Amino acid sequence: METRRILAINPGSTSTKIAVFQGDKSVFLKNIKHSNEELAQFGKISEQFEFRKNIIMKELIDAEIQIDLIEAVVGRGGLVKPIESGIYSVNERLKEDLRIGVLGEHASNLGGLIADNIAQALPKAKAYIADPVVVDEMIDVARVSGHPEFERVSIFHALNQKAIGRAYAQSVDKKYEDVNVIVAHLGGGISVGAHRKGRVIDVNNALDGEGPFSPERSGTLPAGALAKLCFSGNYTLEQVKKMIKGEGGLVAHIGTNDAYDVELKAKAGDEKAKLIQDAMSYQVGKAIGEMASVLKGEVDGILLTGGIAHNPDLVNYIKEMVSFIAPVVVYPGEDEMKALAMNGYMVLRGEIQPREYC
Ligand SMILES: Nc1ncnc2c1ncn2[C@@H]1O[C@H](COP(=O)(O)OP(=O)(O)O)[C@@H](O)[C@H]1O
Ligand SMILES: CCCC(=O)OP(=O)(O)O
Repeated sequence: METRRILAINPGSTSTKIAVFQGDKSVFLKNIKHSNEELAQFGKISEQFEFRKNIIMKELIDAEIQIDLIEAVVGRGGLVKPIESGIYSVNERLKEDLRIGVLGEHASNLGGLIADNIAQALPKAKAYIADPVVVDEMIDVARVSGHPEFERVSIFHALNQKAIGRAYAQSVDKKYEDVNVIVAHLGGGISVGAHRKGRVIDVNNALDGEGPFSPERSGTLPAGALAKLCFSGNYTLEQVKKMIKGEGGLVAHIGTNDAYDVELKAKAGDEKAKLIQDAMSYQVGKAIGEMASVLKGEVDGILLTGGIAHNPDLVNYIKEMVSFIAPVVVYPGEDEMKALAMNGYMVLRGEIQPREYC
């Protein structure tokens, strides 16, 4: 039996998730939700470091977890330079790029930094990140936007999309590298990726104004109207950036980043909540259709995952739109905590060498 313990840390836009694994079993699992009001007190993401770290430490202490037994701390990785899928040691260069947020600001920038900070205080633990949000496997043609000033970049829920892709492949007795799937991760951000034989060849930038709108992001906006708004003199750059990320999507329309709250309102007969929930579902369905053409119609399965995949009304709306393409399989929640821990065990067992970020 595996006796070594691994701590997995996953800061998301609407939550901080923590898990302690012993082998493939989680001996502790906690999902702490953060409302938009709670996070509004912080300017930059880096300012949330102490807040999120203190929450994690308090939860571990309250649960009487013997943290000195932990041998690896694996954090969800953030917006560093585009890199290959895999597990990376948290080295000085990685920490520097997580602090800067080379490709922007997102809570996952804190994953590696908090992992490192906690590991440093433990007798035998090392810190890693696995499949960060900047995993980049896009094909060249997908990188080209309609203007050379703007190159498309791969920023998405790489960790969970790949974990769910592998889980689906296993369920049909195939290897992830042998199937074509479309994965829609429906969380604080929404990403829809085309996985061709184990590589995500196209995906919307879930962070920065591409794809479906989400609980706290605008997704694609009409470019001309956006340019006009920017130069109206009524908004600062910071305000416009917040409209796109943090205060877009459900927050802008309904005033909450809690999709469950919107689901309850829609169920109770609130017509606006229903329209906005339907519009979010509609945009996801449309994005799945796009990715089906990226895969030239050769789609083994459409996989819906993330917290919002718990919502049956939203799932049914999407199913009605896309079931003609391929079977739809729903994986509510995410497999990120296990994916982080299993990557850690592969390193501890010497099955893989952690990559060096440079
Ligand atoms: N049981 C549920 N039913 C409907 N929505 C849910 C449920 N559980 C979580 N959600 C919604 O999922 C979203 C968060 O998804 P999650 O994948 O945890 O995101 P993140 O990691 O980005 O914080 C929130 O808007 C939350 O309200
Ligand atoms: C940065 C892309 C991944 C993402 O949007 O994650 P959350 O849904 O956790 O914010």
